[in-house]
Amino acid sequence: MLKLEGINKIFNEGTPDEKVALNNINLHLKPGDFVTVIGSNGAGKSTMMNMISGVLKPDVGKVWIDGKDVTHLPEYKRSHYIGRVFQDPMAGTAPSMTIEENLAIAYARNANRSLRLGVNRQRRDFFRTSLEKLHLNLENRLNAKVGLLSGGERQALSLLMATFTQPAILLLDEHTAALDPSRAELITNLTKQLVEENHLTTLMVTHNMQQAIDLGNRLIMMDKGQIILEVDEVQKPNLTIPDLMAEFERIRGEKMNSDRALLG
Ligand SMILES: Nc1ncnc2c1ncn2[C@@H]1O[C@H](COP(=O)(O)OP(=O)(O)OP(=O)(O)O)[C@@H](O)[C@H]1O
Repeated sequence: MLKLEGINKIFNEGTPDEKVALNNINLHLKPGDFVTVIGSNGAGKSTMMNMISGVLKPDVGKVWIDGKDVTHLPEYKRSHYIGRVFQDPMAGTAPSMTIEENLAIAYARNANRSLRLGVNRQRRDFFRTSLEKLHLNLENRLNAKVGLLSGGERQALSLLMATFTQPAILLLDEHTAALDPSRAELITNLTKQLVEENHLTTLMVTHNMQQAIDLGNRLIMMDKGQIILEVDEVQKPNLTIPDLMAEFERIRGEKMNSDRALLG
């Protein structure tokens, strides 16, 4: 479903600012896998997500989605395969448009149709039914401008827009990190529900180790541009935060230094 093969990425190569962001990344997600990604600051998590979505191209290596080599496919063409939710609730939606118009754009884009803002009755019913799943009463506010919604409501809408057309891959990039604890919990629960309902193959970056343990069937830990630990679906149900800290120490020979992760 998703395969990263020998991916390398160096920024500013050959200059004093040279930075190896990804160093021989290999990762294979089977259909329905939900992989959580943890790692210290600068480990390469966002670079890996950008490589999958087509924002960045690898220096070496290949990206496969649904059996197709998409390494050189530009971001706008890959968006048919990919749903993505960012940390910033303002990033995934258009504030000056209504809820219905935002949903129509996401629907048209991911369903590979021309961008049409017109909303026929059947589609409106589909939007209403989809919004009902959020339990935020947004189905009765189809004509409200998205800029008027709270951060949590916007993030729930972004999540719905990224999932309701059943993309091949769902990318979640610290998508609960900017929300207060109760809203973060709401979005975490919705994530679980929407991923399960739509059987989505998902990659989720989080700094919250407990969230990384609670969600998904597999977990990877990154450090300095490498995947240093993979926890499979047999091991993951018994995984604890102390296990992850101990594994990091065993592999790297030093203590994990990530206050954000621990606090999360
Ligand atoms: N466009 C860029 N130009 C130069 N260096 C970059 C660029 N993007 C990322 N880097 C560097 O590459 C490394 C990996 O960055 P990346 O953002 O992928 O890490 P991350 O794991 O997402 O970190 P964080 O958890 O802090 O967001 C970092 O050292 C970063 O400074």
